Amino acid sequence: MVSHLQRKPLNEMRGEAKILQEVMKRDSRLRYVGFRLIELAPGASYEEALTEDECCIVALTGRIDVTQGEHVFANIGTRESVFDRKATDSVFVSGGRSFKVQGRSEAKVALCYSPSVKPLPTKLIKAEDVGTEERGKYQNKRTVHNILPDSDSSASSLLVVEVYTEGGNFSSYPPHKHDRDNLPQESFLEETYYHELDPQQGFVFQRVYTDDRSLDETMAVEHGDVVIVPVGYHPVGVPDGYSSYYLNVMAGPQRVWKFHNDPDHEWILNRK
Ligand SMILES: O=C[C@H](O)[C@@H](O)[C@H](O)CC(=O)O
Repeated sequence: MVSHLQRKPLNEMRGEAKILQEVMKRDSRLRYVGFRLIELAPGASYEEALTEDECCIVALTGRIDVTQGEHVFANIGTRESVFDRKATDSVFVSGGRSFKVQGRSEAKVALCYSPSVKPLPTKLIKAEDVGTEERGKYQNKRTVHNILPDSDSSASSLLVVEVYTEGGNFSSYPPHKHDRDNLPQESFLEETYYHELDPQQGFVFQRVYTDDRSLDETMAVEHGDVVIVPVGYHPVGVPDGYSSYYLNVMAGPQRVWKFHNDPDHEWILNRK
């Protein structure tokens, strides 16, 4: 039985685009975050008119043209696979604007949504401007590409990050949560995980759980799955032999990433 927090790939044609994943506020318990993954053949296009949401258009794989008003971002994207482990290009578009994405090659495009709190300029987030971070030690090492971190004011509510975790390691670990609008101690950010595995037959374990265990789901997550994190801790464990990739979308009432570690496991940070 697949957890209610886990979404398997859709693979549904909609116009010229194949919808691979779609988790929207209207069909989930999320109130801030939305996520759509589309696949475009060369020359195929996808158009959208944003209303209340802003959107980060991530050139996940392949190359695309993005047009928004007078802005034309041609031939963006840096990788054939997310496991090229290179940062990629993205475009930020504020609410109330329309955009078009066209495939230059076979392309997968992640559309990351959250409330447009205020209008902001349409902006190309170049791969070379994406900060890379090595986090963790022992068996919780991972590499993070900060596409839209809270230190970057290009977006009004949206946070987007991608994470690579090698086999035998945990990420989003020690388990942390950000489900209380209680700054400066903790912020409330909903989150989605879009997962890929290399090789593709792999799986990772992800647990989403709360302190009182009123929510406690442990999932075997496969290539192309999305995991929804409305609340709770959300660690990921990667079996030996496999590499994990996930793209996170986060948003909430405050655009601040301030998490709270599970006190039962925070001790691991104190090891020398
Ligand atoms: O809260 C953010 C997400 O859980 C991940 O981006 C996580 O922080 C990645 C990591 O640090 O392992």
